[in-house]
Amino acid sequence: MVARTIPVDAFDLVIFGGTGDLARRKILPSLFRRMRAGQMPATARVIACARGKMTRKAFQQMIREALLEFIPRPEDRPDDLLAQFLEVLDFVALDATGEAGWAELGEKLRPDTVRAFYLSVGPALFGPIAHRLHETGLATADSRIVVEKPLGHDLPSARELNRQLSESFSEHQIYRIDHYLGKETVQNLMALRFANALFEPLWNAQHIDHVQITVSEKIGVEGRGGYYDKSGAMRDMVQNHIMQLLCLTAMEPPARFEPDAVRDEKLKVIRALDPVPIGDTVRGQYRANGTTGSYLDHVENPDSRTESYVALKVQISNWRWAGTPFYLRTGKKLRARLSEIAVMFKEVPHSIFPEVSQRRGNALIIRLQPDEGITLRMTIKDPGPGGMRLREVPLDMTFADALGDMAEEVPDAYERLVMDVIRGNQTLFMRGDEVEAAWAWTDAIIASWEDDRARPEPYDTGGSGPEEALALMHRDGRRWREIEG
Ligand SMILES: NC(=O)C1=CN([C@@H]2O[C@H](COP(=O)(O)OP(=O)(O)OC[C@H]3O[C@@H](n4cnc5c(N)ncnc54)[C@H](OP(=O)(O)O)[C@@H]3O)[C@@H](O)[C@H]2O)C=CC1
Ligand SMILES: O=C1O[C@H](COP(=O)(O)O)[C@@H](O)[C@H](O)[C@H]1O
Repeated sequence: MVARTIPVDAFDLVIFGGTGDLARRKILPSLFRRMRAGQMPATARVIACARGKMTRKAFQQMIREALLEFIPRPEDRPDDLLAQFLEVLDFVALDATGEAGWAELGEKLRPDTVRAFYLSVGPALFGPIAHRLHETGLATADSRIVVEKPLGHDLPSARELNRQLSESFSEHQIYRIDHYLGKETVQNLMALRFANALFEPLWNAQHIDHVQITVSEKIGVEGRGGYYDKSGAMRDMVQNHIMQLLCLTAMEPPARFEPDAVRDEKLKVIRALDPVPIGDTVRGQYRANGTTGSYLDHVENPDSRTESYVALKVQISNWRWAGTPFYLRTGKKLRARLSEIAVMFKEVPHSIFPEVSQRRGNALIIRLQPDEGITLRMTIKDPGPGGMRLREVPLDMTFADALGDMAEEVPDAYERLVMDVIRGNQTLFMRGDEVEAAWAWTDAIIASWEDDRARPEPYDTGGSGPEEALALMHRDGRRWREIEG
């Protein structure tokens, strides 16, 4: 990847839970890549905290192994750079809820240096750590605190978390990560909409028949059954990631590309979402087939009714979108890993080619992963002298092809997000009121299921989800796009 990045000044990044999975798999490899891109200075310091006692050297060795595992190609991690990166790492044995380690951490932090505290620990520790950072004076007025999902389990718990954080930090210091906002193509959605004059005049209910947002996963819940069974697809994916995709697709153009301008517009979308009637929701749970186990094999409760798939028909009550439904779906153990936003345009108002009965309108497909790119489905004349026959063709642009060398490696979402924390740019982070509004809408849907006590519909692993989800579209005379790998 050609580095077109602005280096940041020295900073102290403290990672509470710095020996955990998130830190080893995502945060630290992302920092390494930023150093490789010339963005992270060798004067930066990363201090990991966890209860388990280890020396700085042992921690450096742990992260060395993590980098070898998660950045597998040796050419991507030259030895000299690896050594330089390990030098910025430090470790403090600290108990977030006890006394051990806090004084030592304080001694390691430098005055007049940007401080960021990344809470890569369970959510029960968010409030206590924030309080402690404030009480000990380790958090200065321009320090940042970073938290990540789960940001509550429902509206009351999200409110309580916001209350706890706001006791010790101002909103401008709180960085709530939704890693989907750090994905290149998700940011590209804003570029596509707001840097091209082409789409905006058509981006409304007058021209758009409906929008499909799909986040399909091939993996199941596997080792995460304990967490996932209390969550389900609605809390795990829809309340946060899919909500963000919906907001970026549906929001009004913000006046500026600035944190509150963007977040105000996203919030307006969430507040304009209609409650979803239970008949416009579908829940599914994957079942075993010959070779793979079922959802129930991975969770404790043999009678679990938690959904591993959800599909919704969503209406947005505002001038732009009234009458244009957004169909959302996400699920595990489906045919392929595919995330995309499909904007399906209406057909031409009058066809001068009446012999063609199966014509569909144009479609703009924004592929988020894999093979990031954009496709515009157009109708053209079939080549040759055989008369005026029409066919659909894709105007296809994968970013890898269009950008050549610059797209060699799509940066991981955490690379962008961690650096934005250091830069103090909150545009790609969720504001507290946004999270609460998303929970308020999600809670009502979950409550309607709980009243109904319906079992999720079983679906086959490796397929495209439950039959009922197909029916959700069919009854409106529409159909889902194929989930293709
Ligand atoms: N893993 C992932 O991909 C993702 C994780 N998350 C969230 O990030 C958070 C961390 O997840 P993950 O890394 O997977 O969890 P892990 O269980 O792998 O790691 C937890 C870390 O927290 C430390 N820790 C636990 N209790 C304390 C304490 N009292 N004081 C100081 N350190 C403590 C642990 O070390 P020790 O036991 O030695 O103290 C360990 O370093 C969770 O909230 C999770 O939901 C969010 C998105 C993705
Ligand atoms: O937050 C989560 O996201 C992942 C999917 O993320 P992606 O970047 O691989 O698309 C999902 O598997 C997980 O259940 C969820 O907690």
